[in-house]
Amino acid sequence: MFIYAMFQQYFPYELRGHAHKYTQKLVTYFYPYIQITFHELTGEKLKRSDAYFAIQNYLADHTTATAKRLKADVVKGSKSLVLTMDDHEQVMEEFQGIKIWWSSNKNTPKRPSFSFYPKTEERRYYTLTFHKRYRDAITKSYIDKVLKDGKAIAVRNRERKLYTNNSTKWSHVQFEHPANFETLAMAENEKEAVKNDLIKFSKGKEYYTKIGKPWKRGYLLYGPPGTGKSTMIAAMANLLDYDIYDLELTTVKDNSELRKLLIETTSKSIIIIEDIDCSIDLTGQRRKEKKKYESSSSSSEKKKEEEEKKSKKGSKVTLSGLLNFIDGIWSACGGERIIIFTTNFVDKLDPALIRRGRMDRHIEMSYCCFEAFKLLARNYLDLDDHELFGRIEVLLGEKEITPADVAECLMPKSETEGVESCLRELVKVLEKLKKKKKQGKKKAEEEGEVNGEENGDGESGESSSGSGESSSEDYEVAGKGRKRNSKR
Ligand SMILES: Nc1ncnc2c1ncn2[C@@H]1O[C@H](COP(=O)(O)OP(=O)(O)OP(=O)(O)O)[C@@H](O)[C@H]1O
Ligand SMILES: [Mg+2]
Repeated sequence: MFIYAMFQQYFPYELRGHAHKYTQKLVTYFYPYIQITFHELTGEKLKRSDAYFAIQNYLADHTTATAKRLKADVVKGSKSLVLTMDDHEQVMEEFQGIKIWWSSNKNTPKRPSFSFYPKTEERRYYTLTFHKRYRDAITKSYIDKVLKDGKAIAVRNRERKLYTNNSTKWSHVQFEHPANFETLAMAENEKEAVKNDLIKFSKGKEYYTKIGKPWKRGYLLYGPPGTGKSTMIAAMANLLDYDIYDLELTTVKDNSELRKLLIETTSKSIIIIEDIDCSIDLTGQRRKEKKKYESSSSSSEKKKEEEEKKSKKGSKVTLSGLLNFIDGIWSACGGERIIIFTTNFVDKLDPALIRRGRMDRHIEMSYCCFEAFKLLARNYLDLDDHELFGRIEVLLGEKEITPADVAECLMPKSETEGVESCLRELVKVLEKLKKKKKQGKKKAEEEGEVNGEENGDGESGESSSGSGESSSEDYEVAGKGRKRNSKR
């Protein structure tokens, strides 16, 4: 380095080029270290290098504790302030006992002292220095590890997004849903199974390559409204740090628009199609069954369905189109994707849509059991036990209520409302439901008797009471009319 500085100072400018070349050769001959540079801008078009970006993240994560001069920056797409090594700073780290030096440098391209052209950008680069003895270990393992870790850190630190589509365009907002598996009320063993399945999937890159399958997984979440399907999707995205693409099929005109949208989705994402049975006409049978259901639905729901029908008229997305994309699209673009369908009416879905391999795991979100209630009581009221728990356990065994309705009861309505009052509210709602159920049964039995007399057939009355109960049984909770409209 000293020799080089001497040349710089004492050699005439014209000879410097040659001198530089020969000193470099001389230095390289005796210098036992190897240097690798990673430039921020590469290629003819000076595109931002992915390797530089990964190294920046890696160094920000691994060396902020040792670097003495750091610079702080708000990086676009990153959820927190990013601290990186300042220019001309050097840090050392060890890899398998090998000492490695990283330095952050910048070049300012020479330009005439006076120019009409705008100022040229500074060119930044990282230099990696190590002893030539370790060439193999560094070039074959260490650099790979740095790039891999750097990319993983970037994913972890990135601002997550919720994408929604309008026709063929995705737009996004920041995704900040607080849901997580700890606060999700459902049977503990099922919850653990879903969590393990997701984690296994997210770590399964090699496995999927080995078995020759695209790295994707399909989930079908089914259950009555208010049992936590959407909440679970948010918890899944939070667990895996994935983006969400909420695909609204009714605004997609045809299969080619659908293809365009799906191709634009990125890796590490969850693609959701909510209420799949309402999104496209899956089978003729579905339409018939919907009509039957309409007769027992309220006017606001009828209106909603009419609107859905109207929007569906404009959509020519077909079941076979959708299935082709689910099976084919990821094979072509690779990458880690989860697709989730939700429905309130699982029996009505076309079996082709939900067969294993397409929808690998079917998850039933069901009414609130006592275990789920206890979790909600802990979340909402900080309560592990209470004298009313016994009564609630019995009532939950007798009557079906959704976690959403339980949660509504457990939320204090005013600052002065205490724990006991919330629990009493829940008991009241459950008892009211029980009474209604009894009344419904009695009425159905009476009707059955009348029908039986008319038809001379006692059995038909019994079975109609079963279906009648599920489709017309309404209940109100805490002033919020929630309609129970599904039966599995
Ligand atoms: N299993 C659950 N655990 C915790 N909270 C729940 C659960 N189910 C519902 N909730 C609460 O009820 C609200 C509504 O639930 P969510 O939107 O997830 O239901 P859903 O099953 O998606 O209903 P829909 O079929 O109408 O879309 C949530 O915001 C959440 O607060
Ligand atoms: Mg939902």
